[in-house]
Amino acid sequence: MDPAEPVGAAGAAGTVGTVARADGLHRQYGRGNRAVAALRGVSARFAAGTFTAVMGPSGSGKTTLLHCLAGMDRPDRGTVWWGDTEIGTLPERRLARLRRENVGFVFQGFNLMPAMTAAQNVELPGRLAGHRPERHQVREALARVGLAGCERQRPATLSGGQQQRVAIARALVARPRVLFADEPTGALDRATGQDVLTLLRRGVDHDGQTCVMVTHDPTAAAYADRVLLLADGRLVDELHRPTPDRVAHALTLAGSPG
Ligand SMILES: Nc1ncnc2c1ncn2[C@@H]1O[C@H](COP(=O)(O)OP(=O)(O)OP(=O)(O)O)[C@@H](O)[C@H]1O
Repeated sequence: MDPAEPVGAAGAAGTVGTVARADGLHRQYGRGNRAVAALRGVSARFAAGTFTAVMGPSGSGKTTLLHCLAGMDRPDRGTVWWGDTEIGTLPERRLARLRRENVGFVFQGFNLMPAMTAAQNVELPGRLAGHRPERHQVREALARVGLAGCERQRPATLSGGQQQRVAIARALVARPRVLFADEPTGALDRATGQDVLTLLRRGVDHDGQTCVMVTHDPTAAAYADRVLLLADGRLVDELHRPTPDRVAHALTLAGSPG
């Protein structure tokens, strides 16, 4: 398949409906007696239009898994598939192009450019890649996250929750197949965090968005359809239709939440 095309929902080996897939991922940082095994054989599938939370104690490999799945880091062993494309075989430039069209990423710290307006922040990744989104697409992306009319505001004039919404609009403007979010509510107060989670949930329910989110918070994880629980670089549990209590209990079994 031409890697410039958006990936389909049909994965390899008959995994219809699978948008992203990890098979036997290993990732080690450092060498010798300083080596840290961040991932030790993690496999997982992410179906189209589903919301997955990734949880586990501090250092269990959550961010490493997200980065490998998003094509921002390469595993030492194992494969990552976006639809029927195995991304490990792609040269960096083609991977960057495919990533731009298929993957959105939201960070805990928003990562907005302070000197730019909300609209300029939303269009920045596309502009840098030579695919500046149309003005109406930027307006629509901001409207989808409840920020219609805020196009010309700079981050410092927006609340933390509004800044994270701008970051989500930036991640979604290119209509990616998968939205990855690494502790998107970690810097927000509870009520504002719940607004952001509701927004992510709505994207899944109404737009068929696929969302994969790292979180430490059992209440946040309960917005997802399932929870993947990592411990020491391994997938140790999977909860479907999680509730905060069940998640908290599973976390206790996996080690202290971190
Ligand atoms: N760039 C790096 N260089 C060296 N070690 C790293 C690097 N990135 C991660 N690690 C190590 O790999 C392990 C897994 O890290 P990772 O950030 O994936 O865990 P995490 O579950 O997301 O942790 P946290 O909840 O604290 O963010 C940790 O021991 C971490 O110190």
